[in-house]
Amino acid sequence: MYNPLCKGFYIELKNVLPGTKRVLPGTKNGSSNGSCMVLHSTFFPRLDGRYDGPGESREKVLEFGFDYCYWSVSPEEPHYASQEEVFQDLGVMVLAGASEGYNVCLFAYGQTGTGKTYTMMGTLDSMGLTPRILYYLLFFTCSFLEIYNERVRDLLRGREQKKKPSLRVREHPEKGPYVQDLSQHVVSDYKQAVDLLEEGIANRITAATHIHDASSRSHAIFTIQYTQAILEDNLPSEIVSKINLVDLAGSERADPHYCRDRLTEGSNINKSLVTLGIVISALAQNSQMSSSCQSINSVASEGEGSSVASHTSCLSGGGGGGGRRHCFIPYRDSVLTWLLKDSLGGNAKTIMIATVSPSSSSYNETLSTLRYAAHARNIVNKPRVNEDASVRLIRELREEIDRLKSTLLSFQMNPGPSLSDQGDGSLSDIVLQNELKVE
Ligand SMILES: Nc1ncnc2c1ncn2[C@@H]1O[C@H](COP(=O)(O)OP(=O)(O)OP(=O)(O)O)[C@@H](O)[C@H]1O
Repeated sequence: MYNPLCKGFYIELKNVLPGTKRVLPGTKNGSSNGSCMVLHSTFFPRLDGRYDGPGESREKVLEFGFDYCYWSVSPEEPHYASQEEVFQDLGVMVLAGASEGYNVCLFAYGQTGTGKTYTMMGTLDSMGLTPRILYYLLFFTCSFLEIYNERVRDLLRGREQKKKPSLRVREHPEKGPYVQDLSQHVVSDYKQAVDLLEEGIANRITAATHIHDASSRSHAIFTIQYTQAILEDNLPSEIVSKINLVDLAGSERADPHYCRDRLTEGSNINKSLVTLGIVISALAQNSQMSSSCQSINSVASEGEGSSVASHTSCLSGGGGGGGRRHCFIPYRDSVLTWLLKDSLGGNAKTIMIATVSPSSSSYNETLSTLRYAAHARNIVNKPRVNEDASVRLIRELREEIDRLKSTLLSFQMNPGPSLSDQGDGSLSDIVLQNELKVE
């Protein structure tokens, strides 16, 4: 779409209509419902240290593939995407994942002033994704925190919080990283949920920057713990899903004219976003390495008649593995990446929203955001349904009993000479031995 205000740079969205298969850059198998963002920019190449005249300009086209692209500059435009449209695509995906028992994370990343808070929270007239998602959930617990200058603050503790020191992040061996003493709130209706959300937003630290007079200076994480009672194999059970809705602070260039506080904030914001970028790149690299190893192994195993697909040749890198190793993921280098450890490359279905500006002055930031998002697209997470541990144990024991019953049946149908080799040879002895193994 051509933006007449921008000289030398414009963004074009190409939507691939449902049903038309096309392989987009950055998508693995082609997508039947993908979108493409194309950056057109006119460059005047520098020769001998001088810019050439406009006559020698050339257009550089950069194409990035994503699952969805939205244009929301002006409601009058034919391709304008409303908050409702974004919710129908992304918010519904979050709700579907949570209702199936998966952990879900939705986060917005982008240059300051490009609409992250607008997309995640919205305004009074135009609700964003978080309140729309809350509308469809009943009975859950939630918490709301911000990470400001690498310190965690509880956004739902009102005045009490101001007197308290920042909260500590700790790591549980099974549940992963968590914030100690973060207040948890039980919610039973939509009004209660929205009140908590508004209270948290009001407590968030904002300040004026060059681009945005109410810029969020912290990363905000609204977490919903959604528990569903279900009947599985005729047993009452629970599945618990964690939904992380994250509004990141905006990335921006440091300006020496800012006061000291603004510069410290900016450098902490940039530091955690740089760490997020490193984590995303390392995860993307590992995911690509694993998938290429899997395809090499599966080709090799086809030839050898083996079905074993191994990651170990990648992990060890030794003995002819080409010396390639899985990258170390520096989650703990920033509080943000530590807290989002599970959402980034772990047990969660994660959606990243990259927000960009159509202004020519933002070309570099736009390009960097699109590259960031394209990297993130390569990460392969391993989400699994959060099954109740006791129900899982009962299911596994039932499966074991079924296996033993069929072993017993096959012995009864076909008593062989091997019977006399085991104990006194009675069927009950064999079954008893197997039951003891299960215990
Ligand atoms: N699609 C949109 N339609 C209408 N207004 C928008 C849209 N996107 C952003 N805005 C408005 O632009 C301003 C900046 O947006 P927003 O606060 O969401 O940016 P941000 O990316 O969160 O910035 P920061 O990182 O500095 O916090 C706000 O006043 C917001 O309401």
